[in-house]
Amino acid sequence: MGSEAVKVVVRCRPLNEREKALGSNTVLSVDLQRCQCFIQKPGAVDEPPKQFTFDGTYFTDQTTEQMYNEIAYPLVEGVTEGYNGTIFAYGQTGSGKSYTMQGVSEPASQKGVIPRAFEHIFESIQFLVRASYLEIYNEEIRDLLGHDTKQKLEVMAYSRCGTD
Ligand SMILES: Nc1ncnc2c1ncn2[C@@H]1O[C@H](COP(=O)(O)OP(=O)(O)OP(=O)(O)O)[C@@H](O)[C@H]1O
Repeated sequence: MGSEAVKVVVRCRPLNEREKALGSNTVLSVDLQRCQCFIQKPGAVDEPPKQFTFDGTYFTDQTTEQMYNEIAYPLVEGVTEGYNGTIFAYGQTGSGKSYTMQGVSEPASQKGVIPRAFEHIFESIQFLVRASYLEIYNEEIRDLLGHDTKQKLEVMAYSRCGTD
């Protein structure tokens, strides 16, 4: 993986029960070595698949543990050394953002990025940590650690001028 400040990786989730019951086919394939994804248009066997290249690719059998070790671990290590870092999950509804970020407790290999990052940070530091957990959905912001996670937050602009 390169040394760019921003890295984009893609994770493909397996078909869910509903999709299987509908007889859906997987149209996406992945070249893990070249970090490429191929999307085949259903029914258009003569058309070449659309091809996309990322900094990392994770297919249905890859675990969050593997993603964490390859992507998040170096970033969180940087945080413990005083650098800022952001992990941003982006995707349509039901694509697997929460599964990757929050995860499930069983199997342990699918524990999410957030609990892994907390364990990682608290193993290596001894000072006060301030954290926030926000959802941006349809241009509305919600505080997922607040008492009412449905309440929309106001976006405030702040500006200040003066001589002090
Ligand atoms: N890598 C995966 N392996 C197995 N199941 C997965 C995987 N990713 C997601 N799923 C399953 O797919 C479903 C949708 O995932 P999830 O809730 O994480 O989507 P989401 O992107 O957070 O959706 P929303 O934007 O609606 O909150 C869940 O049932 C989840 O368990």
